[in-house]
Amino acid sequence: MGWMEELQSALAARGLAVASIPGKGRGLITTCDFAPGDVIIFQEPYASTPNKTSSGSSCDSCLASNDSRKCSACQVAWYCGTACQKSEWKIHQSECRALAALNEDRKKMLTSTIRLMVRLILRKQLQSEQVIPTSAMDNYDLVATLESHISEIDEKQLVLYAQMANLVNLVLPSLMIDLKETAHNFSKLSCNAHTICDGELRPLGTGLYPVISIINHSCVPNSVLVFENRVAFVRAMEPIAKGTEILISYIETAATTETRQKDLKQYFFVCTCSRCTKNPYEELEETATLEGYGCKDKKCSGFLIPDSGKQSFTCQQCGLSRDQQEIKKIACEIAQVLGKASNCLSSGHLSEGSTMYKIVEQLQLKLCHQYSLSLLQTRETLMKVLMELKDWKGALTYCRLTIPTYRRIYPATHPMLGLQYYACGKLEWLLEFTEDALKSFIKAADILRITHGTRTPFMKELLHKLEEAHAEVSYKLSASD
Ligand SMILES: C[S@@+](CC[C@H](N)C(=O)[O-])C[C@H]1O[C@@H](n2cnc3c(N)ncnc32)[C@H](O)[C@@H]1O
Repeated sequence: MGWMEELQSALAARGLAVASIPGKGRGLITTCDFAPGDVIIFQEPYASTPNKTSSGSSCDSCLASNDSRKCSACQVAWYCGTACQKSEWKIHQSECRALAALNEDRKKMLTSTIRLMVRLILRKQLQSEQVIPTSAMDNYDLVATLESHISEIDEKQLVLYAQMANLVNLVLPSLMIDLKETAHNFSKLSCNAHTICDGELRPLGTGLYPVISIINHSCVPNSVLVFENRVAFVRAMEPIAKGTEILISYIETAATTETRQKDLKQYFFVCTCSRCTKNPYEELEETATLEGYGCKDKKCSGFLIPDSGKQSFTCQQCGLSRDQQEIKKIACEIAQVLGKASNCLSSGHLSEGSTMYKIVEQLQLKLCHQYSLSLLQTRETLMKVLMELKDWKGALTYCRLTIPTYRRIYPATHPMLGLQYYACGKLEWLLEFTEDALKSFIKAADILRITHGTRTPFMKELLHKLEEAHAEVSYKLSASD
C-alpha cells in the first residue's frame, strides 16, 4: 500500500477521507455523521517549537512556561522536567549536538521558525533511519505534499526563505540539507503551520500537523482546532452530516470581510464562504456595525451609512442623521485620549491608564455602534487593567458589558464566547455573586465542553467550579427554606 492509501485507510476508520475540493486543492470530508463536541481528528505535531518568550523559558515538549530549566549542553532548549526531556530526547540528541556547536552570534539567530525547520529536518532524517517510527499519519510524505504556493511568492520573500535555508544548513552542516527543498518547506510552514494555544487560547508555540493541515478554511467553520499541550484536536462545533467538508477558521473571525481577507493573504486564496459572499446590504451592515458609528438615538441599534455627499451619516433603522463634523470631533478626541491611555499603561501607570480608558469608553459610546470592535477592545483592556488593580467589581462591570458583543460577533458555540462567560463567572464567584456565577459557569461549560472536551486540567477546573457554585446555591436555597 502507498502512503496515500495508508492515510485514507487510517482516516476511513475515523469516518473521514481526503478529497479533492473544487477551487481549494485537497480537503477533509466526513464519511459518517459527527455531533457537536465529537473529536473529528487529533494529531501530535510533526515538529513544534515554543514561542520565544522574554525569559526564553517555555518547555520544548509540553510548552508550559513555569519552572523550566535550560539544557546544560546546548543552552538553547528548555524542559520543565525529566519526563518532557526524555520524551524529546530522540530529536534533541541530534539537535543538541548541532546547537551546542554554534557560537553565541549564531545562537541569537535561532528564531522559532528556524528551530521548527531544524526539528522538521531532524525528524525526517531520524524517520528515514528508522530511529523514530513512521505511521500512516506521521511521515515525511505528508509534509512533502503540503501546499507551498511557492510560485506565487514574491522575490523578496523567496530571498528571505533562501537565507533562512542557509542558516538551517549552518546549524546542521553534517546533514548536507537540500537548500531548495528547505526554502520550499519554509513556504509550507507559512500556509500550513498552526499556532499552538493553551485552553484560554493564549499562544504558546507553533506546530506542523500534516493531516490537520489538509483541513481548509471557512469564516463560518463547522469545527474548531484546540490543543491539549501540543496535541491538536479538531472538534465539531455543530452537527456535521456524512459527506460534509470539515472546515476550521485560520484567522480571527470577529472582523469585517476586508480585514478577514487581508488576514488570509498569507494563504493565497480568496475565501468564498457564505460570510464572504453575502449580499451587498448585509456586507454594509456587518462593516458598519463592527467598525462604524452608532445612531444618535441611543435606544436605536441601527447602523449608519454615509449619505452621497458624505457630509452626514444616516441610521438605516430610524432614519436619524449624524453630522460628519460632529463625528470627526469625537473621533479626534478619542484618538488623543487613547494615545495618552496606552502610554500610561506601557509606562506602568495602571490607575491613571484605567481612568483614561474609561474616558475613551464614554467617548466611544457616543460615537461607535454598540457592537463595534473598538468599543469591545477598550472594554477588554479596562477589564484586564482593573483585574491587575484587583478592582474586581470594576472588572466585572466591563466583562459583563462585553458579553452582548461577543454573542453578536461569534457563533453560539465559539470558544471565545465560552471563555468570556468563564471570565465573568470567575469574577462573580470572587465577589460572592454565587447565583450569577453559577449561571455564567453553566453557559461557559455548555460551550467549552463542546470545543475543549472535558479531560484537560483547564476544563476539570471549570467543571469543579461549576459543581462548587451549584452546591453553594443549593445550600443557600435550602437554608432560606
Ligand atoms: C492548510 S492548507 C489546506 C489544505 C490544502 N487545500 C491542500 O490541498 O493541502 C491551506 C491552503 O489550502 C487552500 N485553502 C484553504 N481554505 C481554502 C478556501 N476556503 N478556499 C480556497 N482555498 C483554500 C489554500 O491554498 C491555502 O493556502
